[in-house]
Amino acid sequence: MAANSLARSLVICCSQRSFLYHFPILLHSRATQRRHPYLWPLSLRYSSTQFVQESTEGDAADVRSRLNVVNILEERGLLESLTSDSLRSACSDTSLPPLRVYCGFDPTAESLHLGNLLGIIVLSWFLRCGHKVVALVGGATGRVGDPSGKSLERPELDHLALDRNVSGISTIISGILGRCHGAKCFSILNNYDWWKDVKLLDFLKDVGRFARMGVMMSKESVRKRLESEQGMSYTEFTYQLLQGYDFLRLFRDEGVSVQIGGSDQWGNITAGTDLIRRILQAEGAYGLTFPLLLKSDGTKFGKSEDGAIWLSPSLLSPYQFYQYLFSVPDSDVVRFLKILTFLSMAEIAQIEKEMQGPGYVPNNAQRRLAEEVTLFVHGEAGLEEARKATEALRPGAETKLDWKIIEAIAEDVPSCSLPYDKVLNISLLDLTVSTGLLESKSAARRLLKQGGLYLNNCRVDSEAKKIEADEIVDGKVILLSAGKKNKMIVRIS
Ligand SMILES: Nc1ncnc2c1ncn2[C@@H]1O[C@H](COP(=O)(O)OP(=O)(O)OP(=O)(O)O)[C@@H](O)[C@H]1O
Ligand SMILES: N[C@@H](Cc1ccc(O)cc1)C(=O)O
Repeated sequence: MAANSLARSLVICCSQRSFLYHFPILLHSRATQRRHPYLWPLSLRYSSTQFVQESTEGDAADVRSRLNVVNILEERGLLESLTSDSLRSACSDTSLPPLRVYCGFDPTAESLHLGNLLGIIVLSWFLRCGHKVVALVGGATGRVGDPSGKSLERPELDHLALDRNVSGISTIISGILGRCHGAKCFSILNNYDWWKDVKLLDFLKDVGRFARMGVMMSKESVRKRLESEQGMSYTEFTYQLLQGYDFLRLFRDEGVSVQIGGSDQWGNITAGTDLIRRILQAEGAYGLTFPLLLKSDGTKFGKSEDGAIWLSPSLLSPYQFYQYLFSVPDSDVVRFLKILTFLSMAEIAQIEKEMQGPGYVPNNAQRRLAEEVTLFVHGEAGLEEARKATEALRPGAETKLDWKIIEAIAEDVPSCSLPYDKVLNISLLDLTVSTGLLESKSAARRLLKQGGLYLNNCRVDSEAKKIEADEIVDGKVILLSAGKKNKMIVRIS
């Protein structure tokens, strides 16, 4: 199935009406839209089938349990800026229906990364507080390239890569949110579905006319680039209007009144609230940004930056993902627990207190962080895989190994390849030398006598030990260990 259509089928499809067709409706309904969009009758609010229509009963339950999501985000260090403080009261006003909130992700890579996870976490907080969410994949904006935070123009992606990336990102978002909240609580849209029908002349007339050059030029993403040697293309300059129009469209047609994003998205988000005010003459559209998650060198975690901590298990195994979080420094772990997990603040305060106490087991806080975040991103099965692989690498572990576990740890352990006949029926002592694990057979013999030689995590105590067929895990691989830390994966070539 083509990736775009896969993404579309993950979504319950969006309205196919053309850009032009929207405007008569838009002008006609201005008076209505000056009021809060939730005052529209249901049929107007949901012009397509993207949202499961809320039953009155469901709404009542939401209303009873609505916590103030903005205050929660602020308390946890997930709030950078708000376009208006009145979002605080709007989000907990139980006389209004739940808010609809969106966050966009451009398909600049096949996977999202740990920095992008913040957007999914903030969406999840909105869901936990009884609101509705939309994740938008930028099939159209990805063709243009967001200049925010970039010193150079992005390379153009071909259609195949874009389709693959749209599909990969949609799968990740629907996996995480679906597992936590159920498939009906959110939708995933692709902005290419409306941009593909937009005609340049209509765009200039209906949107461009309302965008002020002074305001556009003053955005940080534009100013910085104009000062640079390379300058900025007209294409990239228009990016803020594309994102701004997305917000307008979602506000007008889907009742989405809040856009969230990392702090680098402020200029694009306010482009949307400005367009909504000017074109629709409507108030009640809000922007909320969260701080960027930075690496220890102060640079942003990014898709197109080096060393991304990918969320896709095919780019980074759940084990490696877990290990990354397991090794964050003590100075970061409490902040990360607040930002990246849903543990209560009281529980995090308790963990912090324990860290300072005398009987604290080192890395306990990191283990909790790694478990919570791996569970959120990779589910029970992913966490189990990460735990088993971690256990398999623990010095002296007796975990029964399987092919998946060995693959998971393969990045962290030296490996070599040998043909089947150079492994089967070969003496273990000889193998430790031929694979380079130990320097000599006498060193291997000494270690064996001390009880420090392991085959697939099982201690070996006979010098005559030879490798048997059923010890070659899944016919593909064996794990040799010399002492507690020195390991070697032998792949059958
Ligand atoms: N390190 C980060 N911390 C918090 N949010 C981030 C981080 N990186 C990206 N985001 C947010 O994720 C959303 C999607 O961003 P985007 O698709 O541009 O990802 P990106 O990693 O910045 O990609 P690229 O590196 O190609 O610019 C935006 O709201 C953006 O602010
Ligand atoms: N500009 C955002 C992605 C995005 C795209 C379209 C939108 O409507 C919103 C957000 C980013 O690159 O991070």
